[in-house]
Amino acid sequence: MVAAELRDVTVHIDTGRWSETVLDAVSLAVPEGRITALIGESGCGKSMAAAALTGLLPATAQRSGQVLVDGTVAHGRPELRAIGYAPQDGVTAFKPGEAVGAQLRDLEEIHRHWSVERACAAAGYPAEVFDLLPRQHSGGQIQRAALAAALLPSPRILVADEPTASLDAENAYRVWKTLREYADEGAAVLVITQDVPMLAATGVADRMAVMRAGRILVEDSAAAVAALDNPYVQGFFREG
Ligand SMILES: Nc1ncnc2c1ncn2[C@@H]1O[C@H](COP(=O)(O)OP(=O)(O)OP(=O)(O)O)[C@@H](O)[C@H]1O
Repeated sequence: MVAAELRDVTVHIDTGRWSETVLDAVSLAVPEGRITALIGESGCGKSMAAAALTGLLPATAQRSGQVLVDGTVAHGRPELRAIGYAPQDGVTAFKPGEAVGAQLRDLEEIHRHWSVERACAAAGYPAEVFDLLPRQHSGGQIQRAALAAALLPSPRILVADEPTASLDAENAYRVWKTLREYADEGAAVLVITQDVPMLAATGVADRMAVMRAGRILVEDSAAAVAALDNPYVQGFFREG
């Protein structure tokens, strides 16, 4: 069953100094028990698609089309708050002036689903840096902390924006394994990623959606996308 969905979503951003259509009639389904990988060139709108799905579009954005959760139209952030979200810049997942470990403990207390220990082990976030402020973390450490924070409430729908971008191969593998296990438990997982050769080699993603210039070019099983005779798509499957 499709847990979350963008249906014909167009997002136009007008900052006053410039304006741009960042999503152009995007339809994207995120089914239960599956990992859907969203791929595409830099700036094509992947993070905007995640923002539309989680109700976190910039204030300057105008959106048309629909966001659906379990087939019901959601009208904004309050209805989409239950979707777990690990942002591309992990620092933004935390308050700046408080140690990350303490903030994770607060989430554990509020939600009472996963323990901090379980979430940190799943994300590979090391306990040694618990007492540091968000900005005192390395890029890879705060990215893993943000994933731990997103997992703590045990959301049925999880959106992770480039969760392995700053990680070495071993930690990246651990994160992919965690996401696979999480989807196997029934969650609907959407992952924005550049790790396409790794996904192809391990078969960890079930589905892929490819974006270009604000549009979805193709959305299909990972195997079908990998087999597409399209130079833009094939470019993502080659080792950089
Ligand atoms: N807060 C914002 N306000 C206005 N425009 C934005 C904002 N964030 C992103 N954009 C614009 O929206 C477009 C899509 O950006 P987006 O971040 O979704 O790309 P992306 O595919 O995730 O790129 P990357 O792989 O580099 O992270 C870009 O043209 C970008 O300049």
